[in-house]
Amino acid sequence: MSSPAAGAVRVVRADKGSVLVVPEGGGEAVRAVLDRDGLAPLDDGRAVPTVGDWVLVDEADGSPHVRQVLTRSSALVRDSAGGTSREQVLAANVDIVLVVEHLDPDPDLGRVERLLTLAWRSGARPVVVLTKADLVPDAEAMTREVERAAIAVDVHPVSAATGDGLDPVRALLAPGVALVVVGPSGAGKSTLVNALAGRGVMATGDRRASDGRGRHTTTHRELVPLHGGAVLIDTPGIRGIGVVADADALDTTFADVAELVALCRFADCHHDGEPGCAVVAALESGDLDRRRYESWRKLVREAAYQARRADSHLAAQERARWKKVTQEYQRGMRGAGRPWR
Ligand SMILES: Nc1nc2c(ncn2[C@@H]2O[C@H](COP(=O)(O)OP(=O)(O)OP(=O)(O)O)[C@@H](O)[C@H]2O)c(=O)[nH]1
Ligand SMILES: [Zn+2]
Repeated sequence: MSSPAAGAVRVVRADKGSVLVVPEGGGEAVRAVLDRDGLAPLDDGRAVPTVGDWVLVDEADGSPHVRQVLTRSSALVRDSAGGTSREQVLAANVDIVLVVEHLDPDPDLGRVERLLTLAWRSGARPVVVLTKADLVPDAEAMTREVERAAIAVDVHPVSAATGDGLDPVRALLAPGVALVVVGPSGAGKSTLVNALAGRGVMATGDRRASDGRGRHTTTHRELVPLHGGAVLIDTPGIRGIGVVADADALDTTFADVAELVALCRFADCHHDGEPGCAVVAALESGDLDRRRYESWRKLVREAAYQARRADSHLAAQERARWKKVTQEYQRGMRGAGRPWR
């Protein structure tokens, strides 16, 4: 995505208290500081600027300062496991989430569904890439199976070893497009990106094993230009991101199941033996496979749990806020009473 406003610069790296920004189309990176609280204005609140953000910077006091974060077109979030309800935004303004899964060993369809949900929730477009096609006898049949679990999503079998299948993936990397790559360790994410970029952008398993020093690109979040004008947003947090389920995103990932749910006789059907349950009927007829159903159930439970947890955090924050307001009010009353004492 190109800059949403004149003069906006893009965050290529986010650190505590400051960010590294570059102008659209490249140029020298400049470090810009944040307000003292580490935040900057975003829409009607304040936020931690993250990799991929477009920001306005001014130099009113001599050094570059982030004045505004521009409205995000998409945001990849991770639920913070800690004691706050604030979700951590790992990357902003991502156009494409490449969900990378290996064909050998067998692809894990549940994991693909999980990562698709994450992608749909972000607002970016998911694309599935199935790696190591050279290692299996029938990549086409396996691809069709994954396609059934990836409704409305393009699925590309590729081999970085032979170069087969890379062209349609390369075609996604139009100038200005920002992508992130997610998938399990060893799926071939780095190998894929390097094959697409035409150079060693990410250290692969092979290189890690040989130099033993680990991957240099994973120590911080950064936005890396690729061959052809696209940019890769690479952050260690994104590669192994935990799931962030969300009811709407689940309805998109599991559009087939959502359609069935809408047909159940009872609006609050638990698909648990109630009469007129379209989900159970589809399971019995074989229209819905058991694996996909279980995968959906699991993610729905996680989404409900996350929503409840976020609610309880919000409630706690609200109580704390009211306590403060009440204390201030009482202090104010004491102050107001003073002249008469
Ligand atoms: N045969 C074959 N091997 C591949 C292919 N893609 C990746 N590999 C190999 O799979 C191994 C893992 O690849 P990486 O690119 O390091 O995997 P990764 O997903 O980046 O792994 P992490 O960095 O641990 O997240 C390496 O030994 C690659 O050479 C492929 O298309 N075909
Ligand atoms: Zn039902």
